[in-house]
Order: sequence, then C-alpha cells, then structure tokens
Amino acid sequence: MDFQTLRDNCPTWQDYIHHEFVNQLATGTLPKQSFQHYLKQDYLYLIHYTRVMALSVYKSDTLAQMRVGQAGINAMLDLEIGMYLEFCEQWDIPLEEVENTPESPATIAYTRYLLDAAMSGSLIELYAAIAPCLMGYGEIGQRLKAQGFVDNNPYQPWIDVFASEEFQQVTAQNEAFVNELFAGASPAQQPKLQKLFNTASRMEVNFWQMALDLS
Ligand SMILES: Cc1ncc(C[n+]2csc(CCO)c2C)c(N)n1
Repeated sequence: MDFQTLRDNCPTWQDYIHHEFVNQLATGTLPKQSFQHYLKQDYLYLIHYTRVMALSVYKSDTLAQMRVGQAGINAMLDLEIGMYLEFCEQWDIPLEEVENTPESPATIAYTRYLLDAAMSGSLIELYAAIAPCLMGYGEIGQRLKAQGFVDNNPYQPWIDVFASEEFQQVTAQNEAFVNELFAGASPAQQPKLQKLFNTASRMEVNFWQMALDLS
C-alpha cells in the first residue's frame, strides 16, 4: 500500500484538485468574500490539524515517528498558523473577527472526522486520514505552476506558497514518510485506509465548496 494507490483509487481526488474554487483562484476571478471565508475557516482547520498532530505523537511506536509529529506541531504553531493570520490581515479581516469566527458545518465535519480517526485508530489510520490534506495542496501547487500563472492575480501570494520549491520538497518528504508507514499495512487493513482517505478527500471538496457558497 502507498499514497499513489490510495490517490488513484479515490473517487473524488480529481474533484478536490480541480475544484472550481481552485480554478477561480488560479485565474484571479474568485470573489474576495470567498477567499476571506476560506482563510477564516482554514485558520480554524489548522488549529484542529495541530491537535491531530499531537495525537500522532501519542500514537507513535518509535522516536522517529514522534519526531515527525513534533516537527508537524512546530511547523503549525511557529509558521503555518501565523502565515494564515498574516493573510487574514492582508485581506482586511480584523484579528478579532478571525478569532471569533464560528466554525462552518464543513469545517466541523472535516476536523472532527480527522480527530476521531486519530483518536480511535492506529498511526497508519491517522496518516491515511490526513494524507489528502498533506499531499493535495502540493499537487494543486504543482498543477497551477505547470499550467502557468496569470498576471496581476491578487491570489498569487497564496499560490506561491504551495507552488514553491520548498513546499514541494516538504510534500515529497511527507509522501516518503507515509509510504514507509503504509508499507507496513496488512492487506486486511487496506479497505479501512482507503475509506479514511476517500472520506477526507470528500471533506476537502466540501471545504472548497463551503468557501464558494459562503456557507
Ligand atoms: C482544508 C485544508 N486542507 C489542507 C490544507 C493544507 N495543509 C494543512 S496542514 C498541512 C501540513 C503542513 O504544511 C497542509 C499541507 C489546508 N491548509 N487546509
């Protein structure tokens, strides 16, 4: 079992990577309110994602696995969440509004699904659930770069983060790590891993849709 197999057998992977939100982001035609809604909800998402990373340390069998979780927690708390707060500021969302934003149903569904997978399952199951999150944005960044950027896109700074060489390297490292883990899965475990991956991928589609619909 590896990431590529899970991806290729996931019925909603293409809907996630090629979602209308992503297409409008790439052409710069996305309404500002949709991007603002996305930023606020993603800030909330990243906080729960950090809690999932903390559970990955708890579920680890080796120090090496614990350190991967530790690095994930550090990256979220020292960099990623701060970067989202900076985007919020640049997109005219006052900090008070970010911090007081109620969670959308799609955010609750996705984050609590990940937390349940993390709490009730093994480390392999936890990573099967977060693999669409871990690898999907890298694929989106790569895709947008390959198709060529448009001029004067207000969303270019966000795109640049995920299309950057640095982020592509992090994604490749993440893929190598999950593949090492998934290689230890028994054939009997595979349907469960695919189910976790498919559900999380479906939740990613709903997350983009939430931002488009302002729901
Ligand atoms: C809904 C949603 N899904 C995935 C990501 C991307 N992402 C979140 S944490 C993380 C690992 C550290 O970079 C990555 C790639 C996001 N921001 N929001």
